[in-house]
Amino acid sequence: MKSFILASGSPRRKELLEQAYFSFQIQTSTIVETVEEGLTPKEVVEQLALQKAKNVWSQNQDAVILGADTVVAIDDVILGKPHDEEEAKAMLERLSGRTHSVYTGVAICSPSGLETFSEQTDVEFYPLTDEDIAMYIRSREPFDKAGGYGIQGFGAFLVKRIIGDYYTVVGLPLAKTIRELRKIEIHPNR
Ligand SMILES: Cc1cn([C@H]2C[C@H](O)[C@@H](COP(=O)(O)OP(=O)(O)OP(=O)(O)O)O2)c(=O)[nH]c1=O
Repeated sequence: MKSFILASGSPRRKELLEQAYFSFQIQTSTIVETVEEGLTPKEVVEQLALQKAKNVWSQNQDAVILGADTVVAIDDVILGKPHDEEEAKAMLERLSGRTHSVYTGVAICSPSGLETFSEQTDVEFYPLTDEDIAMYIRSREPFDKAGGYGIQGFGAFLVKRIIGDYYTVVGLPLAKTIRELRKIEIHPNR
């Protein structure tokens, strides 16, 4: 059986692959996340996912490696993870009462080749009061998440509706990922 490695330190991605009954190991990539200027969000997440997968693949060339990257896009601006409270507040204020897009790119390196894809999910936020934002920042939830929120946690209270795969927002488009893995004979363990 081919060994399957998740090239991600994201606890969400680990939980999602476990939820789908895959057996895998984790090896976090050591790349510094940088991309050139002027790329679309789709290009950014696909490039970063590929960099992460290739980095781990260079040490495990017989294995199947999955890397992923998630960003939030609004007003032609790409939002990664906020570095401090001020940045988290600015992100949440920008997202308040409006619809933004979440992009997750996935790259799968395997002995049979390389597959890269991405999915987009649109998320509409309720209008947020200053108290909503202050309370959410106090929860510390924004800090390790693109756009400064987590739909799967307390951040659920921010979200009015979504269009697209919910799991794209959480960090791994599960339906498409399972379908791609199936093509290279990586199957759930049940
Ligand atoms: C929008 C949103 C993002 N996120 C998370 C998913 C990702 O973990 C994170 C975006 O950061 P990424 O850089 O995509 O991933 P990561 O640094 O957590 O892990 P690695 O690079 O090792 O794979 O934001 C949520 O958990 N919920 C959400 O609702």
